Amino acid sequence: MYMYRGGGYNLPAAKGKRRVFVQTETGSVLGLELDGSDNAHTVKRRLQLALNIPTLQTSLSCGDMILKNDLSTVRNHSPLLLTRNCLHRSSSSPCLSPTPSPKDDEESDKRGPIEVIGCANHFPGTKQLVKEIVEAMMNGIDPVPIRSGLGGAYFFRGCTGENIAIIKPTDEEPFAPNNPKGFVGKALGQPGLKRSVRVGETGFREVAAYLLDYDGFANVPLTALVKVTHSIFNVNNDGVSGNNHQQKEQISKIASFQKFIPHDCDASDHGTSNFPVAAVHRIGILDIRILNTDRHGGNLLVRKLGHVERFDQVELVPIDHGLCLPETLEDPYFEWIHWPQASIAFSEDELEYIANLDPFHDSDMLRLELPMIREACLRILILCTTFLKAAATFGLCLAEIGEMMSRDFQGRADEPSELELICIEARSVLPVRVMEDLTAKEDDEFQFDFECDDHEQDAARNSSRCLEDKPAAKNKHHSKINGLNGANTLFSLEERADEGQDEDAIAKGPFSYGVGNQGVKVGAGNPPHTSSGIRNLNDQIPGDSSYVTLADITEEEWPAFLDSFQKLLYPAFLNHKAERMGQGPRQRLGTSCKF
Ligand SMILES: Nc1ncnc2c1ncn2[C@@H]1O[C@H](COP(=O)(O)OP(=O)(O)OP(=O)(O)O)[C@@H](O)[C@H]1O
Repeated sequence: MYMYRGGGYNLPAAKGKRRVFVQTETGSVLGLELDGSDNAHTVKRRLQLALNIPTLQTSLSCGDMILKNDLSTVRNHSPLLLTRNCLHRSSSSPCLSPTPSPKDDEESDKRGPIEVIGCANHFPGTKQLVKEIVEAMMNGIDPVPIRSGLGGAYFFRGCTGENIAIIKPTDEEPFAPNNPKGFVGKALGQPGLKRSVRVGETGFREVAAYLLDYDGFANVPLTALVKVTHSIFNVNNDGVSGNNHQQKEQISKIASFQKFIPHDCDASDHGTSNFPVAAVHRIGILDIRILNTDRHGGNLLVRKLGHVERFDQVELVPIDHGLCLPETLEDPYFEWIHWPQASIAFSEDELEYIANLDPFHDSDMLRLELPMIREACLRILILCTTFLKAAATFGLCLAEIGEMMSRDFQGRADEPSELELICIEARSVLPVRVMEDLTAKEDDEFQFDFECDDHEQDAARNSSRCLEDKPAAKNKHHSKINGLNGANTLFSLEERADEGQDEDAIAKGPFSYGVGNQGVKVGAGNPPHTSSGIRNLNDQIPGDSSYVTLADITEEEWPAFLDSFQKLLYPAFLNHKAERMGQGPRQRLGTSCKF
């Protein structure tokens, strides 16, 4: 049995002294010690003192869970998010101050500049890396902002100036309030660049990929979540990028921290024919488990190890897992699907690794290590791992499994993948539930809403009609299609942001229906592990970019759904094989195959 890096995974009791990290909607972070007497009110009061921000009409949440007042369920090292409750809030003009200056000495956080969030023992080697970086910073060696990419990212260096780690603050992601590259417009927690991944939630996904990569099987570099304080970080004041570095103002952020791996290039700059079959398979296995929607060539680093005869020996290093584990079943993007290595059968070792995967163990482990992870993401993990295990046992190769999960293999980009069709079928056996009163939901004080005047609402309605008019929407499997699923399609972000606003306005009801519901109105489920019993249900990711939403399947229905899903797999594999044999080699899309 392959073990994850942590150890046992019984959820520990969350009483007594705990350290939590409270992040405001605009990115400011404060580490706080909680004791048994603390409640949401006292935490907000301390935040107000420390960060000089108004906390009236705000709520605290941790992933899916909104913390009404009782904090006894909040576990040590949980990141909490403080958001405004306002019915009409504008994401572009946040009212929580983005440039906090600690007011009260008692409340200001005096920990070191880089603090691992979570149990440091589960991230072996992090302490040493942090030590080297801190030493370098004390010697005046500052981090370097990375120009490439859409989000804010920084190389933190060692004493000789060598890169040690790449740090990506969660509030500098694309669309996030403090993005340094002009791609702003949303608050933390709103649907992001990929709508099934919320703004500010890519960092913990990077850590999830590392933790799931048991025994370093796929070679994911050491990745942890940290609270990091430095003057290099970006803060946008009233939409203007601020350079606090010159003013030497120290800013604390929650960020992903990944070990820097020296490399020669990435897979988009290198012929793929000498990539080792095992490396491609191992990365593919990980991508399938986590439904990676962003495995393009730039996210595979290539290290040259030397030559054998005239051929380079290379090692592949998968990076940038921020867009894995989406909240709804998405169209993945697997660059390797075009590579011949993916059509070679799995080796005995690989089959053994797959057979030993236990998706329920995996999700328990992630729930323990990453308290903010949403149940919808864990359901995706369970579903995809189950699919992988059955497909490998059946004898499918990596490329075939990837094809069955991808939407556009036959050039019909707007049709569900074979995996999605199986899920649609599996959902159809669930008993029909009657939708709860939507109006009551809309009145809920935690309405997840945008400031949207009448004009914008009209535009949204028109836009909704246009979407329904799309020919693809007439397909029996389509109820809503937003056309934003191209996993690797880079839209102009301004355009994308506008679209997002309209779509969010359309989808502002608490639930939207993936095609899996086939037009049937489905009530809200109460997924498991809701310690306060109050979940951020109104805040569900709109399902309009997805045919299958899993979050609204109740805890009681979930086993029945999985059971039916599993029963459908064998016929689906047979069907896939038969189709493949009838058609000859499948059409391969993309441009990265450099042979
Ligand atoms: N662990 C690592 N070791 C070495 N270089 C890295 C590592 N992670 C990322 N990089 C490099 O840093 C740069 C930015 O990284 P990355 O692509 O992860 O950031 P991003 O902001 O998420 O980018 P994008 O918007 O393209 O997804 C890339 O050039 C990448 O090659």
